[in-house]
Amino acid sequence: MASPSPSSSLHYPLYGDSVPYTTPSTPLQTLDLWLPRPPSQSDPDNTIWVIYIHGGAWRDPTQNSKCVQPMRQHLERWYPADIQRIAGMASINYRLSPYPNHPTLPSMPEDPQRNAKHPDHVQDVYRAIVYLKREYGIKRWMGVGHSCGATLLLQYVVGIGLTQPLPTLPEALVVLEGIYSVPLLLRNHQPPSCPENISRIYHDFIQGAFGDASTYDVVSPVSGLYSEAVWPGAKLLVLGYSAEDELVEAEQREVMLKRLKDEGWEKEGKGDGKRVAVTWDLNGGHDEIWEDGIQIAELISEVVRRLLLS
Ligand SMILES: N[C@@H](CC(=O)c1ccccc1NC=O)C(=O)O
Repeated sequence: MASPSPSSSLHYPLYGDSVPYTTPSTPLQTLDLWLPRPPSQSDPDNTIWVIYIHGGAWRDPTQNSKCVQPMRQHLERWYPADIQRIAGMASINYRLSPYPNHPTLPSMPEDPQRNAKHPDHVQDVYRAIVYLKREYGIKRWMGVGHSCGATLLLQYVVGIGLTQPLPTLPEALVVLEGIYSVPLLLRNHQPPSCPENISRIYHDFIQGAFGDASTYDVVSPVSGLYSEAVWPGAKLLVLGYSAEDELVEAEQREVMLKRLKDEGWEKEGKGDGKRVAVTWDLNGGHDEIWEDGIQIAELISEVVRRLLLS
């Protein structure tokens, strides 16, 4: 009997842990991969890639690519039919901004992994997507982002912080508990309605991620252009938000939705299935959404079905 070729000896689903997307590689310029079957067996026209971006205020070392694990386990357990429609999943790490006062994992001033500043984060996302396109030929994909991961996905599609042409654009985005206007986030977390010490935390992480206040408008996703010309092929944007979110206020989703409407996006039920923006109400606290992951699994299943039926 012929011995198996190296590729046939791989077991699927295949998990790739901390795969570098840059040369030379660095610890945070990595992604986790999950391939339900050999890529050659996923029809590029009829399967969807899922690209996930974690949150953590651009700086939290305890949030990373592994944040997708609960969601992925729910998908495998409860949505096996939708796994057939998924070509693969990639969960992206990116360099973080300083967090010198983190209680257990403080950043050190000389650590390039933990001293990133905009546009480093979105450029890392860009590099990861370039890598995925080159290595896996990703064609049809949806993005899922939580909190600042939602911010990063929207920055990517409208090119905030990017000067190079994009390798590929998604057909859909699912943005969860996202920050879409930095000035609004800071205004909504100001004394007297917000305690001084909490307000300071918001200022600290925003300054750590973006520096000078003069940039906060232009870096915000609400400042982007969401026209057909900027994002051809856009079909669906799902804005997920939980009224129990204790960290990001509801108004963030409202201003983002308004921006999309102003740019000609339609509500569910209208339009021809292109450039539809819908809201999706979630349950649970800010981080419970990904810590539990069932609602994200449900959303991915919904969106993948819609994309393949349209
Ligand atoms: N766990 C984070 C805080 C955090 O993630 C956060 C806090 C307020 C508003 C949004 C947040 N996350 C967004 O990605 C930290 O320790 O900085």
